[in-house]
Amino acid sequence: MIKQAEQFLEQCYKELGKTEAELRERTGAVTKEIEDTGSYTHTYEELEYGAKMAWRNSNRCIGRLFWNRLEVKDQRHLDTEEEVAGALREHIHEATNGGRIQSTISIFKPKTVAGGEVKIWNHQLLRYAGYETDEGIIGDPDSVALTKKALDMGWEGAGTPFDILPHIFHIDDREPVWYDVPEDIILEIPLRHPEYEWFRELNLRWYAVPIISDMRLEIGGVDYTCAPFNGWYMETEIGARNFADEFRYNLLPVVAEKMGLDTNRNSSLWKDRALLELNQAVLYSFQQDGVSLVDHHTAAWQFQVFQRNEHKQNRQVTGDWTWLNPPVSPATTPIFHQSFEDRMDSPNYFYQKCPFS
Ligand code: HEM
Ligand SMILES: N/C(=N/c1cccc(CO[C@@H]2CCNC2)c1)c1cccs1
Repeated sequence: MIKQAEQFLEQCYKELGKTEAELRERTGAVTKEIEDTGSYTHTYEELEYGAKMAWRNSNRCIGRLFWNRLEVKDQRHLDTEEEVAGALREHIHEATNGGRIQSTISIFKPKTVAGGEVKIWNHQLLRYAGYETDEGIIGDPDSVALTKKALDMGWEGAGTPFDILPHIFHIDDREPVWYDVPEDIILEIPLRHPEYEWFRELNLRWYAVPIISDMRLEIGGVDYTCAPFNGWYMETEIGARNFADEFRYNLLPVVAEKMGLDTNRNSSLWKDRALLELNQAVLYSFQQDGVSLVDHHTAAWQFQVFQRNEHKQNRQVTGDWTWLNPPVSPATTPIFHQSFEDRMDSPNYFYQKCPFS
């Protein structure tokens, strides 16, 4: 850990324009703390900048242009389930910001011998339940396992395709707890289409803010296993994946039928036409309701600006080409025509073992 801490402090203090003396003094203190206690405590400034560096290093993220504008909420002092549940609600409310979404991360106590580690079971703080029934799955198939856990713990879902799951988490090795998400902090957008009046009859909706709550933030050798973070959506995530994947809401056949397309022939490109109208509906609905969202062309252009900025700072932009390309019309973006080194630098966000199942 000492090596990782030294490397982080060196890069962080250099980028923050601190003196050699400040770096030497801090490195000495951190080394001593690690020798005495097995870990060390980041200053708020180190925590804030480390979380931003981790975003800047996220190879699969097309939205990295705004890496230096991240609201970092330091929740390392919270100890009880009630306090944690309150902080999760506060994150949702502050990040939503009435539709002008603010990129925010809440950082809870890291994994250390002192204990107090929080583990959130939800993939995202806002996500729909998935119910397995004899007639098939109602809601989000991706949520079936967690929904079963919630029902086993006493949660009662309304049984609609759009029931927001409760927050489920455990602290150290204590029993997991669940807390319903208050409706008044959940911003959702009902889907409609600029031309097709019938679209609203599909009764589709989606939540405004994607808040990833199951990844580990690593900064200088310290593991923040509970650090939920949000940005805003790129429309294709909802329109081309959540609603379009056969193993998610599988809506292409429904939309194509309503459009009167010939769904018996691949060569009619019915899937492609339905896909575009689904993404058009997402863009239109979010824009009508004044909720932050970016289209995949603008996002790709912003990523270009990010690359130019990083080049000016003599930093290499690493990336995962397979994820950086949007799932709709990828070759119409500059990303498709480039290649990227997929090296995982630290600080960064990592997957971690599923805490249930
Ligand atoms: C501000 C607007 C943002 C946009 C539009 C955006 C867009 C995206 C998109 C489209 C993906 C691919 C997701 C998928 O295909 O399922 C992604 C991945 C990712 N983003 Fe961003 N992002 C934003 C902000 C952020 C922030 C604030 C963070 C963290 C502080 C972040 C960290 C990541 C990470 C770690 C991944 C990879 C997730 C994985 O490997 O499963 N992004 N982003
Ligand atoms: N727009 C976003 N999209 C995502 C960013 C990271 C992850 C995900 C969802 O990843 C899932 C896991 C694998 N595919 C879907 C979506 C953001 C979420 C939080 C900050 S920005």
